[in-house]
Amino acid sequence: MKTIVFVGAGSMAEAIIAGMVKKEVIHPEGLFVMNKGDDKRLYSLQQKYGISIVCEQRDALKKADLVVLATKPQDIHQAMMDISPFLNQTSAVLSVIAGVSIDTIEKGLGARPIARAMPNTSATIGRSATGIALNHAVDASLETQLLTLLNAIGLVQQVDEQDLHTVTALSGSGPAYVYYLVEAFEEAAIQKGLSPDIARSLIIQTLEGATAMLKETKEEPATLRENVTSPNGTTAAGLQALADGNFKTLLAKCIDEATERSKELSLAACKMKQ
Ligand SMILES: NC(=O)C1=CN([C@@H]2O[C@H](COP(=O)(O)OP(=O)(O)OC[C@H]3O[C@@H](n4cnc5c(N)ncnc54)[C@H](OP(=O)(O)O)[C@@H]3O)[C@@H](O)[C@H]2O)C=CC1
Ligand SMILES: O=C(O)[C@@H]1CCC=N1
Repeated sequence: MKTIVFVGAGSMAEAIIAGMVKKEVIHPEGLFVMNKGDDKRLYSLQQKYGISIVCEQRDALKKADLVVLATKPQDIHQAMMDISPFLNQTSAVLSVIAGVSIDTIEKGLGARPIARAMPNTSATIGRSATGIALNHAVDASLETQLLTLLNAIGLVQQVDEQDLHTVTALSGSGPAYVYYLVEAFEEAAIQKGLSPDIARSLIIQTLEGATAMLKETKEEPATLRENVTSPNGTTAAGLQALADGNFKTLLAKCIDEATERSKELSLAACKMKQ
């Protein structure tokens, strides 16, 4: 892939650009960005990554091998109307927009190879957990190229498009749940008298250690949990409090509500175009 155009130059576009440039999966000269009106932002991305700005090289859209859609869902129809007259018939599309279906993109940009991905903000440091769904026009060669591009920002799992709602709820939004958990543990520890610095460093290391244990030992989470839990000990007391507060039910509701919201966004985006 020689030319990739980002339509939308916000935080998610930057995270992906940063990953691609760092992993050298494409030469920065082949990366182009455009947005709605924030010129300062475009110049700052140009400076930082050595990439180019679409309006300075008008034919970028025409020669794009891949167009990455990275606007907010409510802006996608306008963005598709803006770019479609300039798009080459053969350009593939990769959308990272929550809740905008492949069908909606096909209607806006015509039949072409389209992939929908749901990364998360850990893409910024190359550690996204990304789900991707492809339409039938994506051939094996393009599939490999797309997976290579997205591997530059972390782990990629291919799913059916309908499952992207759950992926969005689970790993797209997931970092926010983890940060919320950290906030809650920190507040509780500080209330008990720990200094904020010590509380934060202990929590971060605990999360890092626990996730590394899951990865490296390949043990079931339940086994690892049981290993921590001494009979009648402190962990058992803490876990009991979580069970009494219906922790699992609450997390199931969290995923359920986020999944439903993804479906609502999808429907709203689909209606917007009619
Ligand atoms: N943040 C997250 O954790 C995740 C976000 N996503 C998805 O990524 C997408 C982008 O999110 P994020 O980067 O946070 O959003 P931002 O608001 O940071 O960026 C949106 C970008 O879209 C641009 N834009 C708006 N309208 C147009 C247009 N007509 N043509 C070209 N560009 C346009 C904006 O330009 P301007 O600034 O000039 O208005 C801006 O550069 C969202 O759809 C979100 O669902 C996916 C996974 C995770
Ligand atoms: O909150 C949102 O809608 C987006 C999608 C996943 C993460 N952020």
